[in-house]
Amino acid sequence: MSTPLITEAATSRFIRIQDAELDAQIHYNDIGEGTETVVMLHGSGPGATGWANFNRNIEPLVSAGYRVILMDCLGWGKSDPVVCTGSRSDLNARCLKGLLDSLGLDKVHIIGNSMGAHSTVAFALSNPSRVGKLILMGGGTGGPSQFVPMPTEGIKLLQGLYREPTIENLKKMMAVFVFDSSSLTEDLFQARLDNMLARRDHMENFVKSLAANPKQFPDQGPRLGEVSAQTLVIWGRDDRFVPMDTGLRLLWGMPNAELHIFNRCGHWAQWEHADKFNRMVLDFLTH
Ligand SMILES: O=C(O)/C=C/C(=O)/C=C/C=C(\O)C(=O)O
Repeated sequence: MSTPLITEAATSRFIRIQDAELDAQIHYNDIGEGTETVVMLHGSGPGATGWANFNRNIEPLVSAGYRVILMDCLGWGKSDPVVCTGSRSDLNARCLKGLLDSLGLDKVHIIGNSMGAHSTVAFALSNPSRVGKLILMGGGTGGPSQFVPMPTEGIKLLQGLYREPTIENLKKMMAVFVFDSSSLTEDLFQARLDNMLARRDHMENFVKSLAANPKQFPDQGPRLGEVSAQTLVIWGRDDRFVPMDTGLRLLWGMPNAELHIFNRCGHWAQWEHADKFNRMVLDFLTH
C-alpha cells in the first residue's frame, strides 16, 4: 500500500504543556499510525524546525509502519517563545516529557540532531524507562572538544546569524554547515530565511538566552554511563559545528553505543546522506 502524500500543513498540531515549571504551547507534526513511535528533535540553528531538519527522513519510517512525531522545541518554529537561562537540553527534555504524557505515549525511540541529540540524552537521563532506541547525530553532549577550539567556526557563524538575520549571514553559515554547499538550493535558503523572519521573537530570545547563560548545552559527559539504551551515534567527518571527537566521547561513555562516521559530510548527516541514513535507522530500529 503506498503512503499518502505527507505535508507539513496536514500533520501540524498544537498542544499545551503544563507542569510545575512550565506552561507553554508546543507545535509538533504527527505522521503515521504505527504502534511504535519515533520522535525527531531538531537542532538549534536559526529557522530550524522539526520539518526543516527531517523532511527527508519521515516517509521511509512511516512506510515501514512507524508513527513519527517532530517536536518544535520552545523558541523554534510555531512553538511558544522562551528565554532560556538554564540548560536548554533539560528544558527540551521537559517539553518532550509533557508532549508524550499528553499524547499517552509511554515509550518512544528518539532521533536527535545536534541540540536535539543533547536533549535526547537529557531526556534519557531523566526518563530512562521511556526510551527505546536512540539515534544521536552531531550531538549528545555539550562540553569541550579535544582538538578544535570552542566555540567552533560553525557555532560562531550561527550566533552571528541570530544577532543579524540576513540572507548573507545565512549563506555564510550554511556554507560551512554541509560538506558540499553546492547541494543547497535558493529555495532552501529562502525557506530558512522565511522561517527566521517569521519569528523575530525567537531570534531575539536566543540572543538574550546566550547573554544570560552562554553554556546553554551543559557537558553531560560524567553521566553518559547511566544511559543504557541501545544508541546509534552518527557523525559527519567534516562537521564544523560540533566536532567529531564529541562522537568518540559518546562512544566511550555510553555502554551500548555504536558510532558511524560519514565521509564527505558536515553537520547535517540526515539530509546530506539521507538515503543511507534512512536505511541505517530502519535497520537499527528493527534488529
Ligand atoms: O551548540 C551546539 O552544541 C549545538 C548546535 C546546534 O544544535 C546546531 C544546529 C543547527 C541545525 O541543526 C540547523 O538546522 O540549523
